[in-house]
Amino acid sequence: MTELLLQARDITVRFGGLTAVDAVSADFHAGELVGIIGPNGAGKTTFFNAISGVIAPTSGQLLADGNNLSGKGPHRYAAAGIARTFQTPRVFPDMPVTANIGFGLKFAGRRREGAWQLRDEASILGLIGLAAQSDLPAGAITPSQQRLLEIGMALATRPRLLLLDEVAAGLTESEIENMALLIRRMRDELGLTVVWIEHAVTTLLRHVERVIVLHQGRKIADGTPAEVVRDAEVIEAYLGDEMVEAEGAAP
Ligand SMILES: Nc1ncnc2c1ncn2[C@@H]1O[C@H](COP(=O)(O)OP(=O)(O)OP(=O)(O)O)[C@@H](O)[C@H]1O
Repeated sequence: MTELLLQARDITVRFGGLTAVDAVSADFHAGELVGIIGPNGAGKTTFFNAISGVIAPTSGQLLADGNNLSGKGPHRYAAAGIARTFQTPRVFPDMPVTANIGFGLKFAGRRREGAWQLRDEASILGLIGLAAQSDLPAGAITPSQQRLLEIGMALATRPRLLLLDEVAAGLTESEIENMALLIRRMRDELGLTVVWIEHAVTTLLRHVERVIVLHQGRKIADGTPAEVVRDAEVIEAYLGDEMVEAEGAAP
């Protein structure tokens, strides 16, 4: 078994009377490419927020290298090598694209390890395909390029675990395919563990080797795409007609 990077144990998040994430446990190992799917409001983003330090879970533990990170500040998550993107990209619009990456590199601070492909602004811009836009203000590039830039900013912190929240939303078919290829490269060439939330289920199932399904805050399935699309509870709760199409696409 490969190295266990992050262990979520019974993560629960409540907002008043609403349980958005309900005792979700999941292990993430080095080099895994894992998808998270589920209907609107299933708790996907809230689970990400809880495992990236954006919010503190109501209860549960988050173990990285044996340390419990839950309730700790965001810098502790960064120090543990966890980076993420947001549904709405958070870039510095008035700063040049290259300076946005530079900000992430400074933030990496003492985390000097990491793939050589992430050594400086130019290498990261080349990897994400934004070399030609490097001097433009980040606010002047297209929304899909801003999604790539946000991934670049996350990569600049030299993470071991990258959490991607709907990075394909709003992209064209060919942009989605390119995004999926970039995600594969980040795992294959940089050795990152990638956890990817996406509504474009058929694309996601074609590229990940493991998928977690959330429904009403609960984890209802965790397995290979082929296993998950045949799971009776998943079909009932979520996939329905989409399953037939996805099943054809699953490895
Ligand atoms: N800050 C908040 N305050 C109160 N309720 C919230 C908050 N954030 C999320 N929720 C609620 O928690 C539930 C889970 O939301 P969440 O955004 O995590 O779902 P999701 O699976 O990511 O959905 P989507 O696919 O639409 O992005 C929803 O009912 C949502 O309305």
